Parts: sequence; structure tokens; C-alpha cells
Amino acid sequence: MLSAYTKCPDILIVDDDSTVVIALKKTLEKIGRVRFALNAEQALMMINEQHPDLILLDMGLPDINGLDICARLKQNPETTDIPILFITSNIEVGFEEKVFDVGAADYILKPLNPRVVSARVKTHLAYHRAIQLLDTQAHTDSLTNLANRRAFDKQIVIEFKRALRVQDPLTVALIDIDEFKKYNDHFGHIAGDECLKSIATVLGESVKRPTDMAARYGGEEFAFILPHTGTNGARKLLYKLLTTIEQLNLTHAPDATYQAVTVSIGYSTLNPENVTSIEHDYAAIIEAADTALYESKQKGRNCLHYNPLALAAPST
Ligand SMILES: Nc1nc2c(ncn2[C@@H]2O[C@H](COP(=O)(O)OP(=O)(O)OP(=O)(O)O)[C@@H](O)[C@H]2O)c(=O)[nH]1
Repeated sequence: MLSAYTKCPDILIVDDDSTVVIALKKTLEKIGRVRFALNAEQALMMINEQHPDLILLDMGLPDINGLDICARLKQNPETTDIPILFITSNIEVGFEEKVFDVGAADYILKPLNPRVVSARVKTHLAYHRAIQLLDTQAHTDSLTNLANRRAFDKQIVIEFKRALRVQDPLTVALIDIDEFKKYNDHFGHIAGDECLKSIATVLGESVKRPTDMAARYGGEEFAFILPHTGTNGARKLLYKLLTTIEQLNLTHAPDATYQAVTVSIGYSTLNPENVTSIEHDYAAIIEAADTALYESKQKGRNCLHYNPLALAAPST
């Protein structure tokens, strides 16, 4: 969360006039790390490699029109939030409308005044960071620092659609702390919160791929979204998780089944061979994992169960 505030901003200048680039670089190096591209193709490659925090974009590039690049970046969900400021000497009629219609944040007129450039860039970087921070907070569980339910609900839709589209396996696991009511009743809610945090730390450390998600699903229940992960891979990861949590050896309430705090896990996998349409409903995989979790609870807790995903034909 803090990184959005403390990170040195990455600014990309896109202009074919090297004198403009040199002047801008000198001004902006006091604000952040500055990269530059002399044409659109180079710029798009650099943006793809690492998303900048702000782009200063010349309207009249030699290869692709600046307005077209801006429109393209705004249509891509991965780059849509990057503030784009046009630099231009073009003040023909209708120019302002065009700039804002394609989604630019602002424009700066040439000849460039370093103080104006600096002020505008700082303002837009500050807006951008504030939005990023709010977005992170809105998607983070404040007790455990894991992704929250809102983040999970968004991500499962994206990953389920992606898995259907590219015929890639996807596993969802639900992980529930066993007899947590007894823990709270015996040790109190503050100790209960500490226990939740300890378990959440293990969960966060168990998923290693950047596309994996560990989320607090609600109360004492957590969830994993594991893209590119089939049943066998998921079983290994989840079995290890089960034993790691037991080995934390967090003393449970005296009336609990196990001496140490344990979890029950249910999981289900979307396997490409079962996919008959890209319109299947993502809720099915959560329901399947939930049924498997119920089975783990029924079979004595501190165990994991798998429930195969039966995909119903999508309603037309
Ligand atoms: N301390 C604390 N307790 C919570 C939190 N969220 C949910 N709980 C507690 O978690 C407990 C869940 O109890 P139940 O749903 O009965 O389930 P359980 O006792 O874990 O039993 P099984 O799931 O069947 O193993 C309740 O006592 C909730 O109050 C929280 O944020 N902090």
C-alpha cells in the first residue's frame, strides 16, 4: 500500500524532437525517474515492458498520431489509468475537445515553460498516486492485509473468463479455520484477531506466483485463486498449507478437537477439457469448492477435499 506513496515516479517522455526531450528530462529529473522514446513504436514497447506513472506525449509523432496512441492506451485495462499529458504547439479549433475525448489528463503548450511543466506533472502524479492508494485500500482487508472480498469477486471473474478463453486450468480453494468460535470464546476476540493474522500470513506466503491471489473471503474463511494450476499442483500446495498451519502450533481452545489451530480446505478446478462454452458461470467453481469444504468439515476437519467442477450449459 505504501509503495504507491514512496516509489520514485516513472515518467515517460515521447517526442521525436531531441531538444524537447533534453529540456523536459532536465526539468523532470527533479521529480522522478525519466525515460524517453523518440517514436510511438518505441514508446509502446517501453510502456509494455514497464508501465510508467505518467506519460508526456507529443501530438505529432512521425509514425503514429499521438491521439491514436492515447486512445489505444486508454482502451487497454492495463494502461487506462496512466495519466497522459499532451505536449503540442497545435492550437487549432477543436483541439482541446480532441485531447480530452481520447482520455488525456491534460495538455501543455510549446514553447515549454519548465515551471509550468513541473507544476502540471506534479499535480497529475499526485492525483494518480491518491487514486492508486484509494484503490489499494478499497481492495485490502484491514485486519490481515490480504486481498478482501471485493478484490476476490473482481479477480475471479477476470481469471475464470481468461481460463475459459485460453483453455487453461484454474483452481479455487476455500480455507476455513476450524472451530474458531471456540477459540474466540476461550481466548477472546483480540486474541482471535491475532490468530486470524497469523493464519493470513501463512496463506499470503503460500501463494508465490504473481497471478495467484490469497484473499480473506469473510470472517474466518479465506480463498485462493490459482490460475494456471491443475488439480495435482493445487493438491500439493494445499496439503503443504494444511501441515504448515498445524505446525504453527497455535494453541486452540481446550474444548476444540485438535490441540493446535487447524484449517479445513475445499477446492475445485476448471479443467480445459470440461469446457464446452466460454459463457460458463464463474459462480460454479466457488460453489464446487464450498461443497468440498463442507465435506472436509464433515470428515473431521484439518483435511482437504476436492470436488470436480460440473459445468452447466450456459443459459441462452
Ligand atoms: N476474532 C475474530 N473472530 C471472527 C472474525 N470473523 C469471524 N469471526 C468468528 O469466527 C467464528 C466462526 O464460527 P462458526 O461459523 O460457528 O465456525 P467455527 O467455529 O469455525 O466452526 P467450523 O467452521 O465448523 O469448524 C465466529 O465466532 C465469529 O465471531 C474476526 O474478524 N475476528
